[in-house]
Amino acid sequence: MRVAVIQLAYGDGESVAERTARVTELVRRQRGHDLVVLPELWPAGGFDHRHWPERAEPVDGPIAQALASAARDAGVTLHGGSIVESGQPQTADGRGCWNTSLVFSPEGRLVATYRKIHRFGFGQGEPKLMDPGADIVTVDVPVAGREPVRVGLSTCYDLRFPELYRALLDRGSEVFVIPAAWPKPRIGHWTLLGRARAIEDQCAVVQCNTAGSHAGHEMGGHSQVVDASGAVLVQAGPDEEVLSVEIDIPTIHQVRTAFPVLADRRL
Ligand SMILES: O=C(O)CCC(=O)C(=O)O
Repeated sequence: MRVAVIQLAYGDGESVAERTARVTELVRRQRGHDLVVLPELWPAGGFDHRHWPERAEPVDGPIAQALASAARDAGVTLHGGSIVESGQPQTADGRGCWNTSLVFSPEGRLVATYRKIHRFGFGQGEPKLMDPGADIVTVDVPVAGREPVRVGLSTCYDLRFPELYRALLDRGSEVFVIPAAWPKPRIGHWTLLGRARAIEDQCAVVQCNTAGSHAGHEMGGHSQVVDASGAVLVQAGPDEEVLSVEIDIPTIHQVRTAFPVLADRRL
């Protein structure tokens, strides 16, 4: 499976419209990949809490439509990162707002949505403004010349909760995709935990972080793709960068057969 990871850098001076035009152009340039991945909350700004309410939109809103058409033009499965989703609150005290990842097929159809389960911010930002997701989501990504690859979805802070990845593994995931707006001061956790999830679940891991500085926070970059034995196949630096890498899917299953640790689980 050929994967492109678009590690975007953005600052406060770029409007959502300008950023969307730039991002969709970058996606269109990734023709030939099976899967293209964007970072968490790139349209609204990962830490730009102040602007989230006015930038919230439904999963068929203008950002989704722009991403759908870019996926179709490039002929790729597009993990469009996440948006601030607005919708009907699902509980009496619900906010009707989620951090929602969108996945589009190469035909431009919305084939999966994932609402971030673990909200980051310790009482500010996400826990204050957003509702948590409740569903574990996988999506089957078509790959030329072989059966589809099962991809498990999660977002940023979710990376710190290994039980989510076990649940994704138990639903057949072969690859985990993790868009993020992970800050620079804890970037060592980001790279290490990505490798940890790969090793403990024997899955390949695709991590797409944000770069640049916005809303007073410096993002850490260092997007990476890790194989199912924990080796880093490719890693970005601190700035905007597009990674392109081949994940060998049969190798994932060879790793599981050669070192069958998952068969020794005792719960
Ligand atoms: O867990 C962390 O250190 C960062 C998480 C984060 O920034 C997020 O989930 O948006």
